[in-house]
Amino acid sequence: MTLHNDKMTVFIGSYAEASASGVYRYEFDAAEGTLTLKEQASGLRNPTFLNVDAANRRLYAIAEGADADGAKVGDAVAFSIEGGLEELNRKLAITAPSCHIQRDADSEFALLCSYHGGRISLVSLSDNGEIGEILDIQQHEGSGPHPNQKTPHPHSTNFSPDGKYIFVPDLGIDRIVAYALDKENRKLVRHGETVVHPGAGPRHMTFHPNGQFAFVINELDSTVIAFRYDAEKGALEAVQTVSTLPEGFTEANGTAEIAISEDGRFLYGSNRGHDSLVVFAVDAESGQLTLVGHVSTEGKHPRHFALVPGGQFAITANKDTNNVAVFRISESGMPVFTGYSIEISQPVCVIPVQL
Ligand SMILES: O=C1O[C@H](COP(=O)(O)O)[C@@H](O)[C@H](O)[C@H]1O
Repeated sequence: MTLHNDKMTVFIGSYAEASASGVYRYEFDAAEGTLTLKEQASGLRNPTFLNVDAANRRLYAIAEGADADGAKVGDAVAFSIEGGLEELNRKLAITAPSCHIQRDADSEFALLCSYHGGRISLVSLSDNGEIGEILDIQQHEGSGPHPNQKTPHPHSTNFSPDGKYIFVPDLGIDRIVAYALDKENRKLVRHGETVVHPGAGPRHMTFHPNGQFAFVINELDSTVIAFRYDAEKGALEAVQTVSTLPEGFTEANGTAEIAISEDGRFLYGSNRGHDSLVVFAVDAESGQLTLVGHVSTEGKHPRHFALVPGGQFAITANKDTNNVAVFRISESGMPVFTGYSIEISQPVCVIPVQL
């Protein structure tokens, strides 16, 4: 990707009380690798995941709301980002607190995942970017052998490169459940599922830019599974499973985010416990991963990180040390800490965009 200028925007979501700032807009100077706070929004409880629309005009955030009986639910909040951060509307979007939001390529629909409710929800988005009505809710069923797998925990929704299928890693049931988006009838149609090894806890996912492979990070046993992706069938076939931890590391760890470089050469995952990014080289012919190394995230509990468009920087969100750190990506694919880190309360989502 070619950058048109050095100034980019980085949105940050966090765990926060509604009375405090929870969503932040920073300017990222891609020449210096520095972040300057431009704006912050309060009024959202725990906006822990954010998503920007295809035209870079809207920001969507999840937030914890309450229904008429006071039970916790998942609200979705739409902001215009054409000028500053201006809230457009907010609505109940899933009938349990949510952990992830993703819009489709045309920004007509948003999908929310509820870790705690074990379900996903399809919501309409209007032409002016507002959150519309709940169109469909799909409840997952099942459990797994790990203590954190007593119920289903879908953790993210991921569109296939052609936008036809949505893959939902469910941490609670060791399955990646696939849906087709039926745009005409505005609902989700169950398409199939991929079973992973017991106790893995699949969480987040990314596709290789060549569209032939997908990679899933497993929170509970700190592994990544590389899959060959059959776009015709909308099916995944495992080709390799690798650890995200260095040999000999035996302390508690839970992985979180996974991302692939724009050129598809390197795959990155975050380790909460080892507090590192793991880096793998990716073979574009076979999808096989080879460990390149680990680098400290410069803080504790990296629940999220992002590769900055343009391929030169990575930014980590370290929840337990309340900081966001900037790394320059070297030729070998390894992120190198720039020495630049800023303080933010419980950051858990970083979204860099070229507005
Ligand atoms: O990463 C994780 O996410 C889930 C869901 O987050 P929440 O903010 O909706 O609670 C969390 O409960 C789990 O402990 C954690 O590992």
